[in-house]
Amino acid sequence: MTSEPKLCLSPVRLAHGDVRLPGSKSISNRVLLLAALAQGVTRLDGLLDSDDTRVMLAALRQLGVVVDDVGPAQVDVHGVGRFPAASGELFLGNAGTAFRPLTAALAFMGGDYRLSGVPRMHERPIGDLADALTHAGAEIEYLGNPGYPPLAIGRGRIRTDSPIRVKGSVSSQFLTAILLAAPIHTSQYDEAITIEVDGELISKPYILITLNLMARFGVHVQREGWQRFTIPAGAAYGSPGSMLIEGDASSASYFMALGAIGGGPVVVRGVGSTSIQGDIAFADTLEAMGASVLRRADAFEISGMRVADGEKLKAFDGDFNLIPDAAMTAAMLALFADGPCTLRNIGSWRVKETDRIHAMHTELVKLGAKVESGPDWIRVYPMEPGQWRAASIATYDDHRMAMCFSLASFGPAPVTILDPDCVVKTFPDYFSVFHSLVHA
Ligand SMILES: O=C(O)C1=C[C@@H](OP(=O)(O)O)[C@@H](O)[C@H](O)C1
Ligand SMILES: C=C(OP(=O)(O)O)C(=O)O
Repeated sequence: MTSEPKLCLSPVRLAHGDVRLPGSKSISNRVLLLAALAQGVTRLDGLLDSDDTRVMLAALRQLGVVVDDVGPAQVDVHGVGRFPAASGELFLGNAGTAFRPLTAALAFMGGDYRLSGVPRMHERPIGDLADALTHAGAEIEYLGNPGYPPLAIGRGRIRTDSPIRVKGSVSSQFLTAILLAAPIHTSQYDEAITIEVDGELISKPYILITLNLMARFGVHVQREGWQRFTIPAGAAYGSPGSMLIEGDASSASYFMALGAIGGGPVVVRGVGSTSIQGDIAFADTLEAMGASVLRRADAFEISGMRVADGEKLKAFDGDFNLIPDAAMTAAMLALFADGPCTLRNIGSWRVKETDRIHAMHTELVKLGAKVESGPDWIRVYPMEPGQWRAASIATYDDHRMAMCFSLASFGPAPVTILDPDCVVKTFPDYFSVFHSLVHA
């Protein structure tokens, strides 16, 4: 019998060093799709190589897009406009940034497609996106539970006589998906497409990533606040020739946090003040907690407390809706704060790789922490040295659970991360980079 893989982390005191980040997941998967839909060849540099991008690449190749591997983190995507394959069965793992945009793109094209993922993907809602597309004329059938993948996509025809209305309260990826797909229609018919957001929109900075990247591929979306988005008639994607993909700002948050609790300085390269990723706002959280942050165009340098020597960060109580991924890192920092820390408006945690409010609550308690949580919030109390217990942390096949809990090694007790390889979703080398920065 083989035992479950695990990684034992001994207590550490210091963190310093310099890291180059892997490419942004959010940008990598968007530009792979944009380059596939564009006229011309696009060279992508700095592409993330992880589970989420591998399923996107495999799907695009299955759909008939030629993608040449040119070098490390470098590909040439031969744009096709419309996918050559009129049918296909696509497996999209647990990648929201592949599943949602491809659902919309294939619904706009029409064909005979089946999309599935890992069991957890089949528990992650997609009903608001499927409803929006179906009302607009697409043909989408649920193959399992209504409102959830797997899906079959048929030969509907999108109508543009009225706006496409989409709800954005469960995931911003539904709006992103329709935005990215709309030029499939506008490039072919002399019709504009208007998308209206029905009710609340969460995770707004991810929409700005979408609009920014669409513009780089030649499609300029007109928008009225967060309510109405219009893709002009005739709008079509064209290759920008080449594109350098920024480092991943959510992945940066773990190392920036290390600088804040292990003295620092920690320099993260590949993402900085000019980034288009909302998660760079995590630097503001660190500053509010008392860390010092140096911002350069494409790097952050963080120095902070030595929490293992008893220094403390300042507690916070804030709304983390704009940075739902980096928010998990902030929740871990609460263990080293001078008072309880509350993260509010994070209901989307419930429908991500796992129910992250439940998972964070359960596993923080194993460390010895006092935690409170509700439908869309969590409060974590700081720990005194005597409170820490040696713990085995379950990671729920959630890369961010594994990466976050590595920060617990700044407590005085050993921490074991179960199934550490789940980091492969966005950051296969996470633990070797982590080890290069921390010292006893
Ligand atoms: O569009 C994107 O690239 C993402 C949007 C966010 O999801 P929600 O909009 O579902 O919060 C984020 O959590 C996810 O990791 C990536
Ligand atoms: C929520 C996440 O992923 P996805 O893109 O699959 O939604 C995440 O990476 O934290």
